[in-house]
Amino acid sequence: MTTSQHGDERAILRTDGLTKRFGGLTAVDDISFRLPAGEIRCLIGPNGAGKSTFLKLVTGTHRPTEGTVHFDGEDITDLKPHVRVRRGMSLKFQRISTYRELTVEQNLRVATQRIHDGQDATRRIDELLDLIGLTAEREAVAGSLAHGDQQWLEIAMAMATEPKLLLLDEPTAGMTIEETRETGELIQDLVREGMSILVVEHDINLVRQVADRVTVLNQGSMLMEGTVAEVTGNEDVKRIYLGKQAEGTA
Ligand SMILES: Nc1ncnc2c1ncn2[C@@H]1O[C@H](COP(=O)(O)OP(=O)(O)OP(=O)(O)O)[C@@H](O)[C@H]1O
Repeated sequence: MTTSQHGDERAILRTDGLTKRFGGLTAVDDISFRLPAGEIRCLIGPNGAGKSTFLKLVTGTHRPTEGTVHFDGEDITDLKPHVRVRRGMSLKFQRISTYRELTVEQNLRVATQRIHDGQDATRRIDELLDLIGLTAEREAVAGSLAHGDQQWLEIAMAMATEPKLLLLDEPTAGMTIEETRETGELIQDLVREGMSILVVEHDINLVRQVADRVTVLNQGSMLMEGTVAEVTGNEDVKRIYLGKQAEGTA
């Protein structure tokens, strides 16, 4: 089945009927999803809604029970995670996984190794340091950085391969309000670099700051999709997820 048959060839990421069951539990239930190229999409929903499982199906960490994943027009459902990375997909997980004993620059060098060598790598590292505002910390040991800086270093590492699609799983977990706002600015800068971004995020302020559109999951299913205003104004979304958070601010 080709992408053009669906008339949505501009989608960088597309899932059709994507389903994942763990025994009797359906963690992701028949999700048909489209992410147009160049968009920042936030994926929200209560705990256990299936957000992380959805990301893992997209990256290939999990194999779907049913359904397909297309990336940049190609069916990647059967491809292994590292092949998906080579095709231009990159993921930053929630927990920090930088090399704590290595310097900022060494961490980025490890990450760029896969596609760059020599001078190319050095140029890309300089660009990445500039992007995350850590040029002055290039010789600092990663483990000594503030929490926010470590998260940004990891985003930069995910960016090192110049992906077409960046998947972020709660990039602002544990950040201060100011760090969260700066992370939002960083995400907007990344899209200006030509990337498409899918962010799993609990912080509704970050969602408001960056999202072109929002997809809401609940109990494995897609509850709704829309602009931030549409989603935060929706009664079902308020009831199951936003609760008091949305009142007065939506
Ligand atoms: N490997 C697994 N084996 C069995 N059940 C799993 C597995 N991974 C996830 N689940 C279950 O699938 C459901 C969806 O989990 P998932 O982690 O995708 O939700 P989530 O929306 O990311 O939640 P949170 O916001 O808490 O991270 C949950 O009920 C979870 O317990």
